[in-house]
Amino acid sequence: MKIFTSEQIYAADRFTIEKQQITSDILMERASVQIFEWMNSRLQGAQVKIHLFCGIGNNGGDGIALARHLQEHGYSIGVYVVNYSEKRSKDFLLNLDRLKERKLWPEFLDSECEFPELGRDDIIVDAIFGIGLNRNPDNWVATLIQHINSSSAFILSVDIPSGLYMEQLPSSSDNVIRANHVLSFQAPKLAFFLPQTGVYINQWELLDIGLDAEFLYKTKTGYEFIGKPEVLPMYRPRLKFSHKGNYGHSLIIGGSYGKIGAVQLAGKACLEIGGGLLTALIPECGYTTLQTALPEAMVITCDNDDLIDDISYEIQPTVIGVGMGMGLDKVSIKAFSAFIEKNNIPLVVDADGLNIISKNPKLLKNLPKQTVLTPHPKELERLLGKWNDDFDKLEKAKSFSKKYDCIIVIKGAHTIVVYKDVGFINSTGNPGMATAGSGDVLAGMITGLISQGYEPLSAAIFGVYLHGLSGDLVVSDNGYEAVTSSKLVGHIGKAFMELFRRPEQEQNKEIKEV
Ligand SMILES: NC(=O)C1=CN([C@@H]2O[C@H](COP(=O)(O)OP(=O)(O)OC[C@H]3O[C@@H](n4cnc5c(N)ncnc54)[C@H](O)[C@@H]3O)[C@@H](O)[C@H]2O)[C@@H](O)CC1
Ligand SMILES: Nc1ncnc2c1ncn2[C@@H]1O[C@H](COP(=O)(O)OP(=O)(O)O)[C@@H](O)[C@H]1O
Ligand SMILES: [K+]
Repeated sequence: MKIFTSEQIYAADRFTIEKQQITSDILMERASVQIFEWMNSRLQGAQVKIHLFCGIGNNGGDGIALARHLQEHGYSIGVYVVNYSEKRSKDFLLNLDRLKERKLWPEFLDSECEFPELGRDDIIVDAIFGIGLNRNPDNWVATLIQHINSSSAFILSVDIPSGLYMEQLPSSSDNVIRANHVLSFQAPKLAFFLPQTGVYINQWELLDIGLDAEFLYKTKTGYEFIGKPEVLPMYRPRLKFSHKGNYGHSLIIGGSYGKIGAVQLAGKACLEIGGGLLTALIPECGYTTLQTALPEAMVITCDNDDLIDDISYEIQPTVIGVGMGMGLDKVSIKAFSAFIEKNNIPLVVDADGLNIISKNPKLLKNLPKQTVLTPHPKELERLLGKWNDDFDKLEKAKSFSKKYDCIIVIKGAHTIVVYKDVGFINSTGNPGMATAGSGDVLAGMITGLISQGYEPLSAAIFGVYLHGLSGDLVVSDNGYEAVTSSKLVGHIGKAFMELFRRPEQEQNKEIKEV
């Protein structure tokens, strides 16, 4: 699913209005009817107090139109116009008149007013600012926002929490509504997914207001949200007459004394995701352990007992995953650098591999095209340098990806796979996955997908999705705290099955039809 900028959304509005031969207030009406239906289906007429805070632009207009629907259905409402500017939008005014025709007079709030009292069991509709926010709210509006935030009432934001910009950070957290739920029109907004701005949103949901599908489809965007519909077409089914050679030979290079487990996790994940053959290149000390823990793997060792000190092998791997648990001893740095200089096999670089590259950036030009780099936030900072904020981080990652033709997997909640001009934002995963070794598992999974013939970009996007889905499945059996990396690996198979599971309703329908 595409993620649009505010300019693209305004363009889609204009195009839709023209093509469907409608007036702009029809879109506002669709928006408000959708929100009303969402609320009504949950509230079922309950007489809970609903406070609607409406700005004077189109976001406010949505709120005012919603107030009309709520009133017509007998809900108990209080409507407040947050009068932050004289420049009221046409459709806001139109809907304000419609409200007045029904003898409903909103209360106009300004810097002089006392704010309404808000009960903890009330519902607040936040329609103060939408995607049009272009400067910080005035102090009194910020005070109102804090008043709303401190109410403990349930806050439902229209389109985007008020005070949250589409493409920059708010100057202060006091300026932003903390939404329990956001009903966003047509497509999610980038700010929902970034660590610095996603914190203002508990949950979000999309409402379809009928913007022109073809226009949206054809519009190129800088970000995409990756869910099941996006990854399903990437899946490469296994063929009946295939043999293990069809699924490639992965080489995992890493480990050091006390960190052989990283290679074990990556190797196991590589096989569980369907890789054909696996060889692990590790220091001597891990030989018996790895052969015992992972009998499916072939193991070759360096001469050094404790460290990777030489990367040479006689096999012909399809793909190499390197860096997990390798450490930063100078012998390993030397061996890794020499390896990068001569290697031309597709590569996934993780952990200490990334740290070595950050310290020796000249190695970057030796990476094969579309090498997958899997940094966590600290490793990313070492690679890109400091960034100003999350938006800047993404721009820097895109420039880096273009400069070196590499794929960057920015790990975290909503991992983002960046390749050149596009960031692919993952939808699966949970905080239980913030656990030792979970990144090793991911690197192994991506390696195992490339080994089977997935293009590196698809392997990164699909691998991240399946990794998160495995995590979600672990949570449903164990809760967040008990997620471990071994369990993640153990759920990769179930994640594949979940991918193809049809909703129960659909299955029942078929049974009835038979
Ligand atoms: N295609 C869509 O998604 C549709 C969007 N609609 C709504 O329209 C909203 C966008 O409406 P607008 O463009 O009118 O913008 P907003 O309602 O977000 O803001 C209103 C206006 O206030 C001004 N402003 C911005 N920041 C300010 C500040 N800090 N202090 C004072 N004034 C400020 C701006 O000039 C802005 O146009 C969307 O978020 C959505 O709720 C719907 O009405 C219908 C269709
Ligand atoms: N809060 C979170 N929500 C979702 N996924 C997370 C969260 N925290 C971490 N993860 C995932 O867990 C993995 C952690 O990787 P990393 O930090 O490299 O772990 P390690 O070094 O222990 O292997 C990443 O794939 C990341 O996306
Ligand atoms: K809003």
